[in-house]
Amino acid sequence: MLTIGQLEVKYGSQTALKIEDPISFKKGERIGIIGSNGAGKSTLIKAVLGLVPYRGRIITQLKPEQMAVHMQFNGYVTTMPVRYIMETILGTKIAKNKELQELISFFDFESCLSKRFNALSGGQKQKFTIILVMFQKAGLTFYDEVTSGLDFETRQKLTEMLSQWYRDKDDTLVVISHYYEELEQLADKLLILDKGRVVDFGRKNELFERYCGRVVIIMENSGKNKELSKGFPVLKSPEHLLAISCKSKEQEREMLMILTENNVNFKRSNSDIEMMFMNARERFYAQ
Ligand SMILES: Nc1ncnc2c1ncn2[C@@H]1O[C@H](COP(=O)(O)OP(=O)(O)OP(=O)(O)O)[C@@H](O)[C@H]1O
Repeated sequence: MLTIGQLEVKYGSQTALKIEDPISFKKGERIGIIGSNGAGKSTLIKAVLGLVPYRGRIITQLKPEQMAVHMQFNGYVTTMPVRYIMETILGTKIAKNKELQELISFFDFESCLSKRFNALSGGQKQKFTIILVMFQKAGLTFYDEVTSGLDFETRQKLTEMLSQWYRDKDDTLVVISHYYEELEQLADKLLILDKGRVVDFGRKNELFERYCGRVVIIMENSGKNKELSKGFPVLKSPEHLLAISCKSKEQEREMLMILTENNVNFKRSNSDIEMMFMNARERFYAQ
C-alpha cells in the first residue's frame, strides 16, 4: 500500500527524519508510531501527505483522496454550529445521510451538533474530527495523537470506540501516540522512531520478544528485590521499577518461585510496550 525508503526530511539545516531501509505499510495493517517528542513522527505523516518537501522515495498507488488524516491540532470556524461545518466539509446533509447519522450516533455526538466548535469539550472536539475523518472511508487513515490532552477516562473511552469501530473493518491505520495503552489496543505493528531515525519496525509481539524476552517480571526497585533477582537479566525500565527478562519458562518459574516465597508483589507481562520501547532504544544506541 505504501513503501518508504531512503527518505530524508530537513527543516533548514536540521534533519528531522531519515529512513534508510525501506518500510512498507500493507493493506489492513494497524501500525503504531512511537517515539519521544521531536522523534519525527508527525514529520513522517506530513511527508507521506506531501505537506513537507523531502528527498527519497514514498511509493503508493493511493491517490491523495484515498488517505485521510487526523492531525494533532485542529481549528474550525467558530461562528457557526458544528452541524453546518460538518455538512459543508463533507458535502452532504446529516438528515439525508444514513452513514453519517450512524457515525454521529456511534460517537454519541447528536447533542453536540448545535454547539459551536469552541463550546465543545476536548473529547467532543476530537470526536468531531474523527467523524470527519472516518466518513471519508479512506484506504489509509492516519491518527496523530488523537487522544492527546484528554483526561484518562475520556482517553480510554475514545480509544475503545476507535478500536470497536475498526474491529471488523479492513482499513489500514497509522496511529501516532505517546500512550502505550492506546497502542496496545489499536496497533498490531510498531514503528519506533528516535531523533529522526528508525529504531525498529515490526509486529508488536516480535519486538517484545526481541527486546524483552518471553516474559518480563516487573516489581518495585527496592534493595530487597534487587538482591532477590541477582543473576537474572535486568532490563532498562522506569527508575522506580525493576524489570527482569525471562527468556525461558524455566527461568520464569524460578523467578516467580523466589518472589512468591519472599512475598513480593510483581506484574508479569508479555506485551509491555513501554518496556519494549525503552529497551529497543537502549540497544539501538549501544550498537
Ligand atoms: N515546521 C518546522 N520547522 C522547523 N523545525 C521543525 C518543524 N516541524 C518540526 N520540526 C522539528 O523536526 C523535529 C521532528 O518534529 P516532529 O513534529 O515530526 O516530531 P514528533 O515526533 O511528531 O514530536 P511530538 O511527539 O512532540 O509531536 C523536531 O526537532 C522539531 O522541532
